[in-house]
Amino acid sequence: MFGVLKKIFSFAGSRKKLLIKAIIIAFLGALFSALQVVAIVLTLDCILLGKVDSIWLILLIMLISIAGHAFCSYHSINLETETGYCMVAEKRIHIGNRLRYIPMGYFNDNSLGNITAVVTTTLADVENTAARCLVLVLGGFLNTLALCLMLVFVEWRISLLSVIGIFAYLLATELSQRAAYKTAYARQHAQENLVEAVLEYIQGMSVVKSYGLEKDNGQTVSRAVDDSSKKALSLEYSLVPWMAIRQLIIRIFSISIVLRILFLYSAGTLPLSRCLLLLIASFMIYQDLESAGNMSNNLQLLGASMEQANAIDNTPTMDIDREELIPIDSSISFKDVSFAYGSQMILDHVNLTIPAGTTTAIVGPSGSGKTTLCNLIARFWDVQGGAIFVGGYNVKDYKLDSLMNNISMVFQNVYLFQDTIENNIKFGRPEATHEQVVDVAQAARCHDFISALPQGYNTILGEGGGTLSGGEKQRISIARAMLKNAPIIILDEATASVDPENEAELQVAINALMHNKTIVMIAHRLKTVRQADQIIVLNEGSIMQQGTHETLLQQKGLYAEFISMIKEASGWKLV
Ligand SMILES: Nc1ncnc2c1ncn2[C@@H]1O[C@H](COP(=O)(O)OP(=O)(O)OP(=O)(O)O)[C@@H](O)[C@H]1O
Repeated sequence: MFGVLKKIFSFAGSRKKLLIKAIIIAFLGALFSALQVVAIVLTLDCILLGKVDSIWLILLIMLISIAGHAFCSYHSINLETETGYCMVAEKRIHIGNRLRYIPMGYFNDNSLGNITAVVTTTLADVENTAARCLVLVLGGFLNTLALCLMLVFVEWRISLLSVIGIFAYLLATELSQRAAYKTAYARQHAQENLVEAVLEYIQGMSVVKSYGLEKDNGQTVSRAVDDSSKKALSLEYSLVPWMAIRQLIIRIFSISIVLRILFLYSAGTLPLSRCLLLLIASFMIYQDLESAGNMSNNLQLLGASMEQANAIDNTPTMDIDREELIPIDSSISFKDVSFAYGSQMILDHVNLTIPAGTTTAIVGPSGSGKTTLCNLIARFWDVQGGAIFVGGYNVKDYKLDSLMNNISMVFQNVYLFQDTIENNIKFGRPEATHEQVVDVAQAARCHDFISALPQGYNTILGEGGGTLSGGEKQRISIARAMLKNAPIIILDEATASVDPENEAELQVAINALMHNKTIVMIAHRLKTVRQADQIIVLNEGSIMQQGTHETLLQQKGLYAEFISMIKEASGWKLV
């Protein structure tokens, strides 16, 4: 139990001080509440000994007790809430930043749904309960302990008995935590699987509908719901017996205290006023302890949630703290590069030089590693053998941001954010002016269709840019790359989603983007390939051929074969 409380503390990060403040204030609140005991002592003296003149003092003490307790509760709850929200906001931002520096392989192993579930629902649980749990559990035990110790001044034997009660309760709470440990983790996983299943169901809705699989896919979600509720129930079932045991401990000790008081009174060692006081105190003494125990039921779940979030947050990054390097030029070279996805070898001892300011077209059958080769230049993955140099420096020596400042990537599957068109274009250069945005939009042939929209550049796009056509999205992504104005462009030439009318526009946009840059292009059109300064033919992990269109045709190798079979070569998509 204390392990989880410690975890909450360390999770609080820079908000630790707020949390400590909340606990101290809650403890002060409990002390104000305990003042009622003093008022009771005086009241009893007032009744039994006829000290009527102390009635105003009693009223004053009660007033201070109520006001002080209310004041402390107000501030402690405010602090708890603030800590909860701020610490989780900090964690979410931290995770968001870290994800940028995590190798792409991480996203293979940890599905999008799982990461989404942790960052949203799992952290929402921490946000809502962690700080409150810590204050109530820790505060509850401390308050009760303080109250019991205060009873030393009234009757030490009763104080001792009540402290033993606290430790018995603590022991039962600790055992209940151990019993709940495994089920809490299972419940947490089931909850994440549920979010993952729902996300996948919604994201794949168009495929599900087109294949008429609503029922089958719905069943996956139903199974996840079923599993999640079963795990939640089993967690509750594992806690219920311990809740009963804790209740029993409190009742046993409360009764023992009462019996002890009566025994001491009947033995003549306890005056009536003290006896009555202790009887009243025996009903109050374990109140905070009970709330602490009930709240502790959430601890293991919270522990599992925080561990999940920490696991993402602690994923090893590609060393972020590299230098801010300024490349000598915009050349790229691969020196004896080998790369595999797990055991699947994709590039095997590849050597390649791309001089600055030239265009290199990469061609090869589907699955030959064209996309992988391009992604390695931007260090989406780290190579297992050899090295890749950009502007004369190994990509691993660059600070990741400074490497990416030199590279613009235009993917085939364009992703636009749920934001204005202007902000989407400004994504790689947020400080750009509206005029600069319009300039690149004109060059990328998207100004006209943007201006025709009722909100123009302020039109908010749907998630993923869903409200635009494929060709329009492509051109916006080209404008975005143009505005970034990086010296190296990696371009996956669009094949799908472009109609002939859009294609001409797109070609003009691409030509404008390519001007005076080093281009690495996954080429699908014969026209583009022909114009390249060099063509790389990739196959089975190696560069099979390299040269211009004319020289490669003369070599009668793979390239020439493919060109001659171009009409049948479905794998190559050359058009
Ligand atoms: N993230 C990944 N994790 C594991 N394997 C991958 C990953 N990305 C690609 N692969 C595999 O690596 C191989 C090369 O893929 P890559 O996308 O680089 O080929 P490509 O030549 O660009 O293919 P295409 O022309 O069809 O786009 C394929 O067999 C693919 O299944």
